[in-house]
Amino acid sequence: MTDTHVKIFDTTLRDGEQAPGFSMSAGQKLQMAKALEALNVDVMEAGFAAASPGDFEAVKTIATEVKESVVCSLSRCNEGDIRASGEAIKPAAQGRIHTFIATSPLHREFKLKMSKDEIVRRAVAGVELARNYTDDVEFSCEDAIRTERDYLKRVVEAAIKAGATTINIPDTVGYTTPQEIQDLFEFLVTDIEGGDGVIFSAHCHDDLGLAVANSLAAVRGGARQVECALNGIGERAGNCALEEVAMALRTRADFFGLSTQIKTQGLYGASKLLATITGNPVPRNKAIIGKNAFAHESGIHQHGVLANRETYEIMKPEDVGVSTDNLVLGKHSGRAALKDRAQKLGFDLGENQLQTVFVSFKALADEKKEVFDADIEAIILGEAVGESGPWHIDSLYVSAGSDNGKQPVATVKLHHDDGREEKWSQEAAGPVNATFLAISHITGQPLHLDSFSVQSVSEGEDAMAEASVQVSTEFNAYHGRGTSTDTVLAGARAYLDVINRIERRADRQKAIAAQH
Ligand SMILES: CC(=O)SCCNC(=O)CCNC(=O)[C@H](O)C(C)(C)COP(=O)(O)OP(=O)(O)OC[C@H]1O[C@@H](n2cnc3c(N)ncnc32)[C@H](O)[C@@H]1OP(=O)(O)O
Ligand SMILES: CC(C)C(=O)C(=O)O
Ligand SMILES: [Mg+2]
Repeated sequence: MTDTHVKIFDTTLRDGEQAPGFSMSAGQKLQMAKALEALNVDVMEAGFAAASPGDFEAVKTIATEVKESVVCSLSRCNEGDIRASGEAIKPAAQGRIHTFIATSPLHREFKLKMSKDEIVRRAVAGVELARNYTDDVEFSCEDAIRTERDYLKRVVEAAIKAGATTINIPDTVGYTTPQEIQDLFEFLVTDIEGGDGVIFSAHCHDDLGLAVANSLAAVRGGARQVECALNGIGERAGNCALEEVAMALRTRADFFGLSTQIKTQGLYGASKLLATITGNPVPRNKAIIGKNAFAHESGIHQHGVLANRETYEIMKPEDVGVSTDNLVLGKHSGRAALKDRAQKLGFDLGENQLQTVFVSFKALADEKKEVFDADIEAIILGEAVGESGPWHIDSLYVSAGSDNGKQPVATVKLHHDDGREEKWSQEAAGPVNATFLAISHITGQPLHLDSFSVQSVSEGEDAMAEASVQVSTEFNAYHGRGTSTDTVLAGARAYLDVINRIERRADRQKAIAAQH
């Protein structure tokens, strides 16, 4: 690697997953890990192996399946965590242990209740133990930004001496500014004893909306690894957004003189996949991958773009995987055109997947005059995310209207993978409400909704609707998603998606408990 290469360390599956409402099942984490590998991230933090038996298994499976990226697991500086990470990354072609301990006065005094010396001792012991499992050990000083500089230097030098090959400097609470962090990295890169050959890394949070700017400034100061997450997800306001930092370094290579190895054409597809898996849509105005990122509505801009796109676009949409294809797909299109369009949207469909998606595509094309890119995405994501069941909708019939005081009625028929089948009719104030109540009655899951929303994913009166449902239980938040050209059916699918997630989670927990 050259000195101009900036490593992308993706933490979507660890720090990203830590945010409320973003947890993923092991299968979903593997699916995201494959998408991150296809993006060519240098390192992916697959989880925190000691957090739970489920996360241990998820890290281990990802370590087994992912070949091109380094697979990493996070651990506190204690024996149990590091051994769990070491075991979980054992199958990896390239495995890393990331161990951390907080160093700032606030964290030392109030959280860890440890002296400066004790923290140095823990850091050294942690790195040494991790080195017994792998030569690739990363050490982080949590809350580094609020740590006294001389003490930070002391801890970092001790960690390097103990065998750390990457030193990560987290701005854990998103407190720093570009000038400050650039200055800190310049200091570390030049003043740390034993620092030659060590990669210095930045891990910035977005509490003040500065995570990307701070990461870029760190890189200007000498950082050669940036920790980031797709769609900027992560603790509180999130982490540095992978797509933003990668495109900033690429678009302004003239300024930074640096590069990453990210295959940027996959960014849009990977971002969509994450939004679908977690049920958290990307805001329209989000940089790089938001719906409006390459859209122009005002006349002066449209006039400019028609004359030359560069008047108002600093990146090409196709460079981030946003399709500009004008081939119209409809009921007379075949697999070749569908596969080609899917590829342009950032999805590489295998033969079996193509076949399933093709069947849904034809069914939709029978209902709609024209199938738009957003429709195709919705089908692929629906099939790809496809951890469907155990409950399935067989039929849904709704009567609604303004007929002198009569309430809307929904009649729903469901079947379960274990063979149960039931039909139920329910009256309620609205058709969606009636549908949800009927589903709750059949499945025995009365849910309290935090939110329900529907948005159109394509154009025209026959547009596909995408429904999102959010539900909180005592311990977890769940997101469900459903699509259809029929709004009530989209809502029913999203609601049932949540019930299925709750049931699958309960089944997984039972299976884990049975193993122990
Ligand atoms: C900035 C970050 O993103 S850090 C990563 C945050 N991620 C997570 O916490 C997700 C995974 N965490 C978990 O599943 C749980 O917190 C576990 C399994 C790790 C630990 O659970 P518990 O044993 O119940 O401890 P709990 O979470 O209540 O408290 C953390 C303990 O770790 C200690 N600790 C915190 N950080 C470190 C560290 N880096 N090294 C050593 N010990 C640490 C705390 O002092 C506290 O110790 P105590 O139990 O002696 O008071
Ligand atoms: C564990 C560390 C790297 C972290 O996430 C933080 O400090 O924000
Ligand atoms: Mg963090």
